[in-house]
Amino acid sequence: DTGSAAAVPINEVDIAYVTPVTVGTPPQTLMLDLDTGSSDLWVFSSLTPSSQVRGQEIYSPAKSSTSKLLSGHTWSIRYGDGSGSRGTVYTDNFTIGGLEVESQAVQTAQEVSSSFTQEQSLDGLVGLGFSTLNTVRPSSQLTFFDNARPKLDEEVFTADLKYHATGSYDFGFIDRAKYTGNITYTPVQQSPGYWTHSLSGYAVGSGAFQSTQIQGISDTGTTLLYLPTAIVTAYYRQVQGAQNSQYYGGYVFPCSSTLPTFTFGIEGARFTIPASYINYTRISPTSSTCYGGLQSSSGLGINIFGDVALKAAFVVFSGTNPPRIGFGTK
Ligand SMILES: NCc1ccc(-c2ccco2)nc1
Repeated sequence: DTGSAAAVPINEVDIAYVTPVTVGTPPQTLMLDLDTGSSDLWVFSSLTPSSQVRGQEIYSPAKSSTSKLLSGHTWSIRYGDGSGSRGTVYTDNFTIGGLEVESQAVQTAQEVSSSFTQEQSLDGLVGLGFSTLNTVRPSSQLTFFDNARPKLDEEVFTADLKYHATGSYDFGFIDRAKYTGNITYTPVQQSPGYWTHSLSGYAVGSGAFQSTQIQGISDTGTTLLYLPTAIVTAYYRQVQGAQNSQYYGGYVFPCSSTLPTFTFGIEGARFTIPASYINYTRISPTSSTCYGGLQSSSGLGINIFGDVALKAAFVVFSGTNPPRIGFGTK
């Protein structure tokens, strides 16, 4: 089997991407954020206090003839951006892009943090990290990808995220029409559960490529690109008027600045992030100061290759044994 679904940016700066999924019988359609940086599938639900729901679609297990309570099971998750949620668990039929998993663990939120309440076009997350990260207790649950694996034509899913446009996620096949040339693969270290791999180096603008191993996680659920401070300062040294603002919590610069491109390496291959992707957003709607799409990872304890980087490539998440990740030019 295979599946293919849209990845729709939820606002005008691509803060996150959502994908239509269906849960239950008859199907209830929700828009979920497919997140390779976590491994919980959770949804706004009929169990979410109405004070915490603001425009989101909800899953109502009582309206599904195939829902089953996973008795005694709970979950609680906190993300790197400080957002979080917690609740109970049902199993039900779950499909993405025509690919169905029966009896998928669907984690129903009984509490969500304010930033999720405020994001009205995001109805929950589909974790596509390794199932070892799943927070359901007393027994942890499998991700959609792990459940779908046995029926997939190929043990892969791909991400084709786009700048200010709708892209796609495919399951079970690699669409040759979505990239040119070959996919370059590199090993993944699957413990503790992220898609952890290394970049082979980087270049700022037309500068020389610096060959240096940079370990981090490819995370479709993180908006920006977070790299070591030394690399980030070298980048913004090329930007007139750029500064690392304590007030805004990162590098800002005049929106009129000319930004250099940023190139990253995967083994011998090179992928260039256009300057426009790094001119991320105005710090407020009327401001002429802009916030960068490349920021320092020093506070995070890990480098994160988020959407700003991933949307510059066609990315293959390969669940083979051993797992690997591949990047193709598009
Ligand atoms: N990296 C996981 C993740 C995804 C989306 C969010 C989110 C969206 C709106 C508010 O918070 N938070 C964390």
